[in-house]
Amino acid sequence: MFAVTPRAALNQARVVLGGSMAGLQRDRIGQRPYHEHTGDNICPNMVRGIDYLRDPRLNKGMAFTLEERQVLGLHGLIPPRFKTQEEQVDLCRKNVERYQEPLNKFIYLAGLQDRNERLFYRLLSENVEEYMPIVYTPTVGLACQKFGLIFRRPRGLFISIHDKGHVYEVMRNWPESDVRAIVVTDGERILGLGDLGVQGMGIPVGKLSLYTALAGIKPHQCLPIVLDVGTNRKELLEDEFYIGNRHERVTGEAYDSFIDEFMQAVVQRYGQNTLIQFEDFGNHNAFRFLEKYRGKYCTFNDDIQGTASVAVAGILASLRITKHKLADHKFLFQGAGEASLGIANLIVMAMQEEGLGEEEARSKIWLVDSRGLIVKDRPKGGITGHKQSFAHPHEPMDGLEDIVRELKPTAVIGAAAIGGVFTPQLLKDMAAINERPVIFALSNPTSKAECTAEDCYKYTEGRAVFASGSPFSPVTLNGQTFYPGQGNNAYIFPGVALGVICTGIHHIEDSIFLMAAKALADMVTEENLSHGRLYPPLSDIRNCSLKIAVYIAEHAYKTGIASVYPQPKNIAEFIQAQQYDYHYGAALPTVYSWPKL
Ligand SMILES: NC(=O)C1=CN([C@@H]2O[C@H](COP(=O)(O)OP(=O)(O)OC[C@H]3O[C@@H](n4cnc5c(N)ncnc54)[C@H](OP(=O)(O)O)[C@@H]3O)[C@@H](O)[C@H]2O)C=CC1
Ligand SMILES: CC(=O)C(=O)O
Ligand SMILES: [Mg+2]
Repeated sequence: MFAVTPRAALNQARVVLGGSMAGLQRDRIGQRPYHEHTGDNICPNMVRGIDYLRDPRLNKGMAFTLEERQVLGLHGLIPPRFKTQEEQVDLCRKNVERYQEPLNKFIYLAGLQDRNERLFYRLLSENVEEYMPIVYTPTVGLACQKFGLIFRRPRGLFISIHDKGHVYEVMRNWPESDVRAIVVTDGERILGLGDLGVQGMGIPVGKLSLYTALAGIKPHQCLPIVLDVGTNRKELLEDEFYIGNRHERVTGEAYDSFIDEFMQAVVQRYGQNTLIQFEDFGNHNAFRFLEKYRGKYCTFNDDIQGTASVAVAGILASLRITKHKLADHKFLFQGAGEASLGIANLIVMAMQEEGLGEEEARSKIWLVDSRGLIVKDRPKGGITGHKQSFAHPHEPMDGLEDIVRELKPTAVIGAAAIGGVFTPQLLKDMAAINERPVIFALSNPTSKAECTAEDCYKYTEGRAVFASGSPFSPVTLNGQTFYPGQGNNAYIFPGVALGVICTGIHHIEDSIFLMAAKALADMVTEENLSHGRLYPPLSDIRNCSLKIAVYIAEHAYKTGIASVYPQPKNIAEFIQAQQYDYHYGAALPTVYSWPKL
């Protein structure tokens, strides 16, 4: 079996590869060859032997066949056993299970991503429910907090404020030439954990892993970026393991012009259609950047718009349980920041589509911020920007429990990162006011959730219609089991990004997020609802992303906002043809060095 001579291997390779360098293409500017499936820029005479094991995009570990081992010069570099990808996935699962601590599981999976990309994505994509909580919320929050300690191999670009004037040159160092999507943060509001500075990098990395795992956007087309402008967190500045700039945040004109330069550098390097997802910026920057850039770049803010979409999807689905119309609701938000205002404004848009006037729609929405209930002429002030249009005439009030008793909302939505603020009393009151109270605890990570799923069902006698930003396990109460849905923008941003990238939409309007919300709500089955789920199960989230992308693409061609032409005959097939395939079979390394004779 092992008597394959180099000459025989060469001949076999010719048969395997159809006698040509199958799979090789030229990149956009016709310069460097790249692999048609993996998208890697590869110079054939430079990739050899051990490189196939060292490059996570090419590596298949023990799944390299005998022929491949012979032809690629790998023979003897891996143990003699041959494994299937399925066997490898199984081994990975067993390895993850060996770790008790979620952070150690995170480190293992990050190592796998660095070692064998297709295996990582197969494991994640086919086991979303199990592994999303590790690469994403809640564990990614912990990973960001410990980032300096666990940092092993860089992933993505770290652009410092001190690179100002040279941002394009830094971007040129990124080795991929076909980037279509960037997730960028400046680390100021990482989940509900506040300012983590450069350590916020874990978020763009995690979000982009979901681009691939949940929507099939190819890994080489995704670029995570952190903009390091410093941190105002004293403990980090004093932390021996902190790996960012050791100074306070640069603000004002210097900061703004740095962000401007970054946006321009993206377009210069990767073109106008590059999707730029803003993630976990501080509130004071998030809204103004969205307004500033949305008409000029292909961009959206996930915390404002993606969150709005997933929450509205949950609300639309909940109407089938509560038997309400949207206009029957009175919403109370705990928080009046990016998430809450994004959701509130999209609810207004949805109500307007139902025929309500804008003022009437706004009158059904109340918000609470750090200074209490937002009311007209509030003595404590602080009612700026988007909050103003939700400031209704009322006595000023503090204390969420009292506000609930006073306003008698049909739905409470938490997004202020104050863990446990939906107290047992508040939950009981909501259940006393409503037959089916709608209760969304959207803050992340789990420690910041406004209430646990268990408390929510317990104190509402199982009548609550519940969703949470981070996952909770099923809850059994009086013999009935509830499966809480995860109201997280992960149901939205991968699908939106896929639709936008495939059709070349230049600017992403709010209506796209309402469309995504409706598409998602439509996918919730009666069976899902009967289990208490407001979203399809996570095991089905890849289908959700595809469906959202198809809706968006259809809309883009109908309204003329697509720029990829000719219009495909079958949009779903057109999108699917562009998706990543993590099976080895689809990406047999066809670029090799000839064995020495
Ligand atoms: N499930 C999901 O998909 C998502 C969840 N989130 C989560 O939502 C939370 C908030 O995010 P985001 O909106 O972007 O953050 P912001 O910083 O933009 O907003 C936070 C809001 O909370 C308010 N707040 C702070 N303290 C209190 C308090 N004691 N009582 C009432 N309100 C208070 C702030 O008030 P003030 O305006 O006065 O400062 C502000 O309005 C985070 O935990 C985040 O992880 C965010 C995006 C998506
Ligand atoms: C989910 C998310 O985007 C956040 O919590 O910030
Ligand atoms: Mg976020």
